[in-house]
Amino acid sequence: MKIGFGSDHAAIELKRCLFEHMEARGFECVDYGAYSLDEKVDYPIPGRTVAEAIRRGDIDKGVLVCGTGVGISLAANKVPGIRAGVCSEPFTAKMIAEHNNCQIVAMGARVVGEELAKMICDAFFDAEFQGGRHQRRVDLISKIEEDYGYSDAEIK
Ligand SMILES: O=C[C@H](O)[C@H](O)[C@H](O)COP(=O)(O)O
Repeated sequence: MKIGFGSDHAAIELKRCLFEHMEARGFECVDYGAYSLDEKVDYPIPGRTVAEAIRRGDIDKGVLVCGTGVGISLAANKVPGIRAGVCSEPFTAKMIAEHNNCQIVAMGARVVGEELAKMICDAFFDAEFQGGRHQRRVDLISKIEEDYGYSDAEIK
């Protein structure tokens, strides 16, 4: 399992913490930025970058963090085939993997502390999609992209 990490300026430290945590757990981890506390990075940029890396198959899953987790997940969810869910506790993190087949867990560095964020990460990456009735619902999400004609759009 290869995991990509992305953040804006508000969440660089949380990204680093989660990167180190998952690396220590034995996952292959890739940091897609932001890298410096001195630069402001607009959250759609890392959100899109990590989502497109998943769409291309460069990585399997992603962790995205910004101030709230919302902006960066909104950007990731615009990439066809990508499902990102914002979590502030482990139960939702487990469910977005088991029920929604999300490839990305998003969190807010201004919402959750480091220890809780690590628990959220663990809950997400320790869970597996359950398929069955959930597959039908995920397929209906994909159908929205198909009906609007962008499900097979090339990465620009
Ligand atoms: O959803 C957006 C995120 O929470 C951003 O991290 C936030 O809007 C950044 O705010 P600021 O530019 O005030 O650091």
